[in-house]
Amino acid sequence: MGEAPAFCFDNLQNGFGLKPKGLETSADVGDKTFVIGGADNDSTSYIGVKIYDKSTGKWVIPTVLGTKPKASKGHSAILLNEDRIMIIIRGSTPDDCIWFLEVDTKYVKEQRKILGTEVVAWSRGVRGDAEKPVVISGPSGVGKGTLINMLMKEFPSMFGFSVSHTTRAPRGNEKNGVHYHFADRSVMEKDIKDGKFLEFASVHGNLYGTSIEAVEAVADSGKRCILDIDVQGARSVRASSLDAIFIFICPPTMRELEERLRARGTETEEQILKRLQNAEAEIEQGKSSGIFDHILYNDNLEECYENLKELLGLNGSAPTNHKPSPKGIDLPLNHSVSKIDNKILINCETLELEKASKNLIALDVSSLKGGAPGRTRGLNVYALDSFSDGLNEKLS
Ligand SMILES: Nc1ncnc2c1ncn2[C@@H]1O[C@H](COP(=O)(O)OP(=O)(O)OP(=O)(O)O)[C@@H](O)[C@H]1O
Ligand SMILES: Nc1nc2c(ncn2[C@@H]2O[C@H](COP(=O)(O)O)[C@@H](O)[C@H]2O)c(=O)[nH]1
Repeated sequence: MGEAPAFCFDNLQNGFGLKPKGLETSADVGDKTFVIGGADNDSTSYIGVKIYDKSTGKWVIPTVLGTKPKASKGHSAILLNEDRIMIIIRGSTPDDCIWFLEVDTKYVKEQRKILGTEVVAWSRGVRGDAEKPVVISGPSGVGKGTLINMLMKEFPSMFGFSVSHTTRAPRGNEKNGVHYHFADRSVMEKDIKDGKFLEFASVHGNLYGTSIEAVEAVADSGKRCILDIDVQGARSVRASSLDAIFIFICPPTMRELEERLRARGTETEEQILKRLQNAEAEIEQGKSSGIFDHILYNDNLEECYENLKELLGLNGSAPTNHKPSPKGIDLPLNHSVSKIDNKILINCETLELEKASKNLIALDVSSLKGGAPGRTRGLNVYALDSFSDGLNEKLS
């Protein structure tokens, strides 16, 4: 059964003096009306969001998490599953036309509790099934960085490193923005409070954290994201909606771990002792907490690396299963949008497809994965013959 188009144009009064800019759309979820469009509260360059609470009769400006879509020439909004609104943006580039505004997902509910404010979260839609991010944890000195560097060197177009923030001082060879974003504690604490971090933890006396932007930057480059984080961070990511593979790296013995840490020569004696002391609890948790999908022992480096590649489906040196990300969706400025079950139909007035009869695009949203923080994956796109009922050509 078809449904009426699930978007409607706003006829509510503007709250909080937001400047109308382009069309505003709205979607009702429970007692709340989410109004999307106009200028963002902080900047006129991005699409804004405001909420009308029907139970109190008041307007609320929510905390908006994630990268925001740029202000546009208009958009359509379609409510999906009562927890996210799909936004199709007019006149945007093919990689930038599908967005999701999460209004009541697990992540949004968690963040609402943590931040104590109304929260919504943006997540860009990407076609197909980009591969899951990889979380690598293990005690300091076990060889996580070494293994990650080997992967990035062998498969430079496949993996991208999530550059963490830390309050610790840079080591001699470390570059800001490459190895870490070195941050002041007060700035980092404020950003954490503002919901900019996917996870954070106090590790060996310093603050470390993965910003949402760090993960999104890798996703936007079309690469598979690798996170090098401690066990506390891995626990937080496991609880989030970032659908990742979790790998724990174990040392062969504590004595070997100590030797590696000392041989690396980057820590003071006091730091080495602190890291070794923390290692015991980390290894215990790594093995028993149920957070990790796989445990690898890094005794012989080459063997451990081969095992890691096998876990990631990279047998031999050729990246056999690495498919390039599918292209974005080339939408004409003029189109109309409607929803039938799990399909969003976009009727394109000027779409240049090979066959003139194919002027409909269907977005299949039945297998969406991931979401904020990060990208919403699993969006399938089909060209549809306007005179036929079936999905008849998956667009490459
Ligand atoms: N299998 C191995 N055998 C011997 N030495 C190793 C092995 N793997 C890594 N190393 C060495 O151990 C040291 C620590 O490795 P690395 O810096 O990669 O650890 P890490 O887990 O990333 O540590 P941290 O969490 O402190 O960043 C490095 O000097 C590295 O060359
Ligand atoms: N929870 C997080 N832990 C992180 C992050 N980035 C790094 N780490 C972990 O910290 C220790 C120490 O790292 P070092 O560079 O000072 O040796 C190590 O276990 C890393 O895995 C992060 O963003 N979040």
